[in-house]
Amino acid sequence: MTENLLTITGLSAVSDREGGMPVLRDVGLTLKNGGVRGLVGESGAGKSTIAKAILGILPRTVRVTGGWINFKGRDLLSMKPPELRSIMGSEIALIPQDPQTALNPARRIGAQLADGLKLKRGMSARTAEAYALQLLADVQIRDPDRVMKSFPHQLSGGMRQRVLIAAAFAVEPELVIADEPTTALDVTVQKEILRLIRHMQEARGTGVLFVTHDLGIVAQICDSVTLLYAGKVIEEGPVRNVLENPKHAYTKALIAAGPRYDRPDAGLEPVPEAVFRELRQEIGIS
Ligand SMILES: Nc1ncnc2c1ncn2[C@@H]1O[C@H](COP(=O)(O)OP(=O)(O)OP(=O)(O)O)[C@@H](O)[C@H]1O
Repeated sequence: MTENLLTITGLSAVSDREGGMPVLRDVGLTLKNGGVRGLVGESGAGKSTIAKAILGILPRTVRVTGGWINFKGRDLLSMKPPELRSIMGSEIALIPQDPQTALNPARRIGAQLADGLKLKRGMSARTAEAYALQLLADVQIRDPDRVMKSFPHQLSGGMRQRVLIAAAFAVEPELVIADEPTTALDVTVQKEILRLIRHMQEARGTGVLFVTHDLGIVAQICDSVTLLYAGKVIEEGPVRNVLENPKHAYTKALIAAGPRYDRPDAGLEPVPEAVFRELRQEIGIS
């Protein structure tokens, strides 16, 4: 029997900042042990809200009004803060969007990696340092000794993202949430980073929830996908099925619009207004 690592059921939430407007509408999704699921949608679709709900970092202005987030048989939404803190950063880790701001500018890379290992895996300073060096080699950093001693500003964006990938996998999590981890990078580096995440998760059997705007990225790295619009799941399934045989008119239009459908300057077919009209009618929004 393949157990799901993560099962979200009937997750609903409203935004108090937007007058109580629903931001998640009865969302369900599953992630298999060792699977990679893409969470796709345009800006405002609710991707980050789902990621934050899993990580227990929803802003006060977003209220969950129903549902469950079952991680390894336990509901994260009903856990007490100390229990959540013990899971976050150890069983569940985050690869953040912006490598620029996610690292402490005043501390050397080696020290930052070692901090996590000492705190979350109880390693001694010496062991943590040796392990950090190994991790940098694992994320294919060629001169790990130099990088250990570097400050973040001395590294390129791609290198900083490799360091953050190392930090996320360092704690040997079962679930990694990757929040648009390649948005800030150019296309060639983006490809390398995607390959690296795939390599790290495959080697360790880690489940990954991959938040992105980009169906092209989904095709490269994910094995299943959930497409959201206005907080509602529009289509989901194995990537191949969804991309090669989309059922919903919105999914078809997105595929026709090209990999970066959210960028009108990408030059391909924009999603026709009629598709949005039907979609909004279906969801019951004006
Ligand atoms: N801090 C907040 N307080 C209240 N509502 C919020 C907050 N952050 C986001 N929202 C609302 O929640 C909805 C979903 O936003 P969310 O950030 O989850 O979308 P997203 O798909 O991640 O978009 P993006 O790709 O731009 O990050 C939006 O309507 C947004 O206005």
